[in-house]
Amino acid sequence: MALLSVDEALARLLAGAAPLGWECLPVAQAGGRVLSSPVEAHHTQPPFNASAMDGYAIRAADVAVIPAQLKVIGESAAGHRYSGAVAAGEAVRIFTGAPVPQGADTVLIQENTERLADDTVSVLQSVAEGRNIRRAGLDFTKGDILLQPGRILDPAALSLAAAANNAEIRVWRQPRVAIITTGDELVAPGEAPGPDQIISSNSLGIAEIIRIHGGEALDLGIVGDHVQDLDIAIGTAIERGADILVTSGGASVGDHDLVHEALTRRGMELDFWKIAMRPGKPLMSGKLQGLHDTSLRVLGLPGNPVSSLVCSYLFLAPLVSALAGRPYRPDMRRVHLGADMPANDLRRDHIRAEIIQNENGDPVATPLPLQDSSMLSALARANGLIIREPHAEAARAGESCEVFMLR
Ligand SMILES: Nc1nc2c(c(=O)[nH]1)N[C@H]1C(S)=C(S)[C@@H](COP(=O)(O)OP(=O)(O)OC[C@H]3O[C@@H](n4cnc5c(N)ncnc54)[C@H](O)[C@@H]3O)O[C@H]1N2
Ligand code: MOO
Repeated sequence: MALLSVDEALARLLAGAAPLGWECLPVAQAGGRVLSSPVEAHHTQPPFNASAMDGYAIRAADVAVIPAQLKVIGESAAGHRYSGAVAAGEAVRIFTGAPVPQGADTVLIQENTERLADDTVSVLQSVAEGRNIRRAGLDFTKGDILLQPGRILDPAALSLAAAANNAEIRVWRQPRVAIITTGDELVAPGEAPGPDQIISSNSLGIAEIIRIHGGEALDLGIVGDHVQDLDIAIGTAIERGADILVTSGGASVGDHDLVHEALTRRGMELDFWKIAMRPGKPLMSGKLQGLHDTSLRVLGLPGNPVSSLVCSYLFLAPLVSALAGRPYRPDMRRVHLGADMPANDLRRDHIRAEIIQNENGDPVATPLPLQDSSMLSALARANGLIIREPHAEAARAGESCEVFMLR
């Protein structure tokens, strides 16, 4: 049977993947989340004509001829307005952010004045009418729509929502992604591995990809190669309300690769298993019944560390993004090949590469010398993956190629 292509597998995985529902969060907890509704201004900013400088609120006509002396009749500070009005020949001492008193049309900066006495200021320079005043509503007006749904609450968006007096914000719920790591050979980082054991690393990188793309990772730990234990862990993922279940390892055809069996016993509806991709051929996708009859998407990742992360970049990241309501824009670029490449076989290849600028400033992608799917050192060194389509012809250094940037 022909293996499913990467594009077809991705299209099937993302079919029907939509935001999971909204929740209301205090603005202080909404950073990094995605708006599900527009953000409206509940407040006009600034709410009054405000001074942009420290100086004197005056009438510009009074200082058309300089030097001019004005009578200082009071003070307006931020949070404490001067409640009277400025008449001809008068000034009010004013500070940045303070309301401009009635009658004044201009703020003169204090550097262009000399205070002669408590009640007298000498003006050394004329100023155009209206200078240094921020008109009411300069930034936004009550009722304005300030941010659209789908916007990630980045620092500026978050401060803007707060400035417009939105104490609570409606955001898409974060998809909850349970991760089950399988393998008798695995121990957690920090534990002492037995003679035949290694340190389990996959769930760390997978969880980070989940977080970066707006999901909440729920690491359910390491499970040995026993269907019973896997079944218990799958049950935990369901009970804890996971929207996606990611398994790592045990996806291949060995006698101890039991993930498919455990999921099938739980009633998984398998969509695909094995795709035309390297690394990542044994990728599995299906659906289980989740908590309260919801759908629990299952992504079975291969155990080889590079395979599990490359599959997470290519499949899990867009899936989490879709459920989180976040735009997903992989950084794909066309660059020059830095080495000759042999013809490819039937699996789309994702070759770990360093992409750097050559002396002409052109980006060049050079494959790392070792491509084994166990080698995290090579994946961490790579800043991109050269994509080689199935059956691609041999290519020469200098030809153009497509890369998926990793960082
Ligand atoms: N006869 C065949 N053998 C294999 C095939 C095949 O088609 N026919 N496919 C190979 C490919 S490709 C891959 S990828 C692997 C995937 O197999 P599994 O998903 O069953 O992965 P495991 O056997 O559990 O582990 C593979 C490898 O990775 C290490 N590992 C697993 N989990 C972790 C972890 N959390 N942290 C660090 N390292 C991990 C594990 O110790 C193994 O060395 O199958 C090939 N075989
Ligand atoms: O397709 Mo496997 O993921 O290479 O090692």
